[in-house]
Amino acid sequence: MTLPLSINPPATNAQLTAPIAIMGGSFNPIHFGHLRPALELQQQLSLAQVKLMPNHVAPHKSHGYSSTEQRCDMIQAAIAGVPALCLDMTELSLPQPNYTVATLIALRTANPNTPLCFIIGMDSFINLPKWHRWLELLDYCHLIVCQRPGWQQEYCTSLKQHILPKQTLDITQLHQRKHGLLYFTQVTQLDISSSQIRQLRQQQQSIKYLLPDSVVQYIEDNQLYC
Ligand SMILES: Nc1ncnc2c1ncn2[C@@H]1O[C@H](COP(=O)(O)OP(=O)(O)OP(=O)(O)O)[C@@H](O)[C@H]1O
Ligand SMILES: O=C(O)c1ccc[n+]([C@@H]2O[C@H](COP(=O)([O-])O)[C@@H](O)[C@H]2O)c1
Repeated sequence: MTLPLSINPPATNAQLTAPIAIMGGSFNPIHFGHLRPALELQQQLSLAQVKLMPNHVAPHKSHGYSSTEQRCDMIQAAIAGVPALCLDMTELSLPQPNYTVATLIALRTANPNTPLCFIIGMDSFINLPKWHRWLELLDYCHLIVCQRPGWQQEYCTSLKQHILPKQTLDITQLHQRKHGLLYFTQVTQLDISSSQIRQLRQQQQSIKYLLPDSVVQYIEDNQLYC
């Protein structure tokens, strides 16, 4: 009898479809610091699409800012006519409180043969060990880490021990495996944050050139963040 070379051979490129990437966030509001890295990554990594996935924001954190519907409206306004990016409501459809690991399990169930990439900024990556069941994240996705101005790579012992050894420099690996790798990217660094935009609005300062004009218009029309 001929035994198979491997009980669970790695899937080949031919069996897998192009990776789907997810950028999760509050997007309160969405800005160029989200959009430009998302678009650059879609192109650099030949991703099928980058899904901008708003999360549930606890009422005490969003009070006086914007509703879930308004955050989604702003994402849609920002990505109109850009097929590389889309709005994905998977996380909002899951019961609260929700954690990224549960979102990834739902996405993996819906996409059994597709590599999944979860995109996070360096600020989120540094805090990863505080996330719910963080050690399981790489069982469902690759982690793609974007540089973010003001956030340097500092690794706590648990990141060094558990996640850093999974680092790859090889983009093709992200297409050949469904999950399990860590990849650091070089993207245009834009020192923009949603909190800066909210603060400018509260101070009656202009927010132009920090986010798409369509979103600026939406914020003004709906009197958000002031
Ligand atoms: N300017 C940026 N450069 C790179 N990554 C970013 C940038 N802004 C946000 N991100 C990343 O996008 C994801 C979603 O971020 P989020 O929606 O919380 O925006 P934020 O600007 O950090 O918001 P806030 O200022 O309210 O905390 C996170 O992984 C975050 O690290
Ligand atoms: O799962 C967790 O414990 C967890 C903790 C903090 C943040 N996240 C996710 O990280 C993404 C960015 O979060 P934020 O707070 O920077 O908008 C977003 O998708 C969050 O749901 C997830």
